[in-house]
Amino acid sequence: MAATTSTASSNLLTTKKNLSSLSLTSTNKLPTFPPFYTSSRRQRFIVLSASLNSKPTVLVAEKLGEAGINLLKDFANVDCSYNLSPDELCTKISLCDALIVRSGTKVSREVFESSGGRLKVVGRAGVGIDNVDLSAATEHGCLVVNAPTANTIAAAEHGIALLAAMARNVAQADASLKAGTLVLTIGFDIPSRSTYFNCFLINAGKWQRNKYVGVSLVGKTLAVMGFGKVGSEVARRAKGLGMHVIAHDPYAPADRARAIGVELVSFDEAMATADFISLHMPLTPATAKILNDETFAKMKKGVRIVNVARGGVIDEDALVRALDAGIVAQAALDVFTVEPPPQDSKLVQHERVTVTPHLGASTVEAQEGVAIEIAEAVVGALKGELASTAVNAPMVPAEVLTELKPYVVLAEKLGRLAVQLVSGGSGVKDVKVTYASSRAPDDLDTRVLRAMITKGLIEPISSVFVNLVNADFSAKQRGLRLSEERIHLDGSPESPLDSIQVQIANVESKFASAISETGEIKVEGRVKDGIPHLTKVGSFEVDVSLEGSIILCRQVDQPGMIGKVGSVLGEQNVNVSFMSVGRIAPRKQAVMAIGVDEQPSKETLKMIGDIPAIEEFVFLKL
Ligand SMILES: NC(=O)c1ccc[n+]([C@@H]2O[C@H](COP(=O)([O-])OP(=O)(O)OC[C@H]3O[C@@H](n4cnc5c(N)ncnc54)[C@H](O)[C@@H]3O)[C@@H](O)[C@H]2O)c1
Ligand SMILES: O=C(O)[C@H](O)COP(=O)(O)O
Repeated sequence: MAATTSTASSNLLTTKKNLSSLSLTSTNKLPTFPPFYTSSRRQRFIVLSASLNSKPTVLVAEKLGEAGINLLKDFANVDCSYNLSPDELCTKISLCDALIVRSGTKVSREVFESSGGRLKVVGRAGVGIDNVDLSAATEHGCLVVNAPTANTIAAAEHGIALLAAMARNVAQADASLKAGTLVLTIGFDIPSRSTYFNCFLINAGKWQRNKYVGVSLVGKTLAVMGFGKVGSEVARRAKGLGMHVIAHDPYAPADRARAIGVELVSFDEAMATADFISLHMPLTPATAKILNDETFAKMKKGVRIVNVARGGVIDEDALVRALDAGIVAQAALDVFTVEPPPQDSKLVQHERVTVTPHLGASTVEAQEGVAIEIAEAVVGALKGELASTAVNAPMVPAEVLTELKPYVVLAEKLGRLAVQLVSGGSGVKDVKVTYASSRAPDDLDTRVLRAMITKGLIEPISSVFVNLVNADFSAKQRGLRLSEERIHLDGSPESPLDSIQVQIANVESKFASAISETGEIKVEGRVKDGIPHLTKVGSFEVDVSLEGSIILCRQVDQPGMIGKVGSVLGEQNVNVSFMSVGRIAPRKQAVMAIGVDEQPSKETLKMIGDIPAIEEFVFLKL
């Protein structure tokens, strides 16, 4: 009996039936996926940690609070380089494991491409991640984390400051009172033959009490657009000012709004009834230019608008038109489509517009908080912890992850086993995963398990390293469809899962016995005493712990088979960790699963294949 060697995963297998077509040196092609993106990046699942023998390097590209810098320095080399041009950033990034930015730095696709795979985490020291190309980050397996809470109050307070300042013309009146014309004259005194200067203040600052009569806030209707963290804090404060507050947010729970006395309304109702509109939604394709000519036309004449969210949610040209047409009486803006806006921007220069240079998060307290929040998230991610503020990966609470830990290992190993059972050239496209559990569906988060099965399926046959960030993307790139099903079991929901089953449809197998009655490659596993076990291959029940590697043999069920295989392995100094035999019926066919600590040599495997009752066998690396 001869065996073939698989170069990519060092699989060895032999099939008695087509013995003549196999040779020890031939390369057994592994299953192929449709054309896919390859990468030389070496990233481990969840563990995004940098090389063990050197400190990681963190590039801080915008000013960050001292406390955050100090936290970073305890763990990493910190390079604070501000005001880098896009080219300079792309050059530097290949030397960095992490990058920290605020809203002023574009983290474009080029940045990820230039990193050569070294960049593992981007920390956004603030909320909005619209300056980070999230798709590119995900495709490159780079985690993006933000600091979503530390500047909420600062932004809400700035919103209220702008609301009140606008209503009472504070900025305009201040500028007017300070404004004056200074005239400087230079003369020459002939008798003394000396030059002299005179300075006159003509047209002194104006005391314009009638011009700057404002409007009151009390009793007015404020529409908060986006009832998230900042929006709800603005609402709370506006209620304190005696305003009638309504909110529009398609995703906000009504009871949270009700709890602070705010009514959730439709977009059109908010537009039609508000005296003041305050914007607090993120900039997304759905919210871009959400205030435009059409929506301004729906507003009450004389409406006043505050924007501390993102400039792009307003069509700025349309706002100028609405101001000029008197639909919008005033606007107060902290954010702009392009920052800084052009100097001749009609909007910025408009007399009835109050502007600040994106100061929402700029308080001493918020910046210290943001710096600490982002430094902790970045250090945690570099250490391999799951970030609770991950933007492009599932956020799994630490306690859930601890509970799922052995199942995470089981999931990856089942994926690895299943894909190694596929015959070369078969093309893996349809994978079905079945979770059997006594837990209610919403009490079992399978996202991490799915990512690990995907990792197990892809890594043995490609150079791509799959992690929690890029698992779904990597599967999609390869045309791999992974469907999930849950079987609800009666019983105690104490452990999260009873078993995980991985089936690959429409493929042939190197090990015919792995094909189930329904025609798919099927492997099933369970966690026993915290250790993942393989419990089913095709229709055969086995029980072998998933440690080391596995030899699967199909043989005629007869006495002495375990001894024969065991002694071959023993003679060749291969330590057997576990053996289990599953059979359909006595003296018929049986599948033997043998756990081995070392990889047997080709000769050893050939000797196993030469045992007369062995019909087929496969060596699988875990
Ligand atoms: N100016 C600043 O310095 C500053 C500071 C902090 C936050 N921000 C910005 O403020 C915005 C809100 O921040 P946050 O922390 O409250 O975010 P958040 O995610 O807590 O809240 C955003 C809310 O907007 C809602 N939303 C999404 N799409 C919507 C739509 N089409 N219509 C209405 N609502 C929609 C979401 O459901 C969510 O409740 C973000 O754009 C953020 O970048 C600016
Ligand atoms: O999204 C945010 O957190 C704010 O816009 C603050 O941005 P900044 O960090 O650039 O001040």
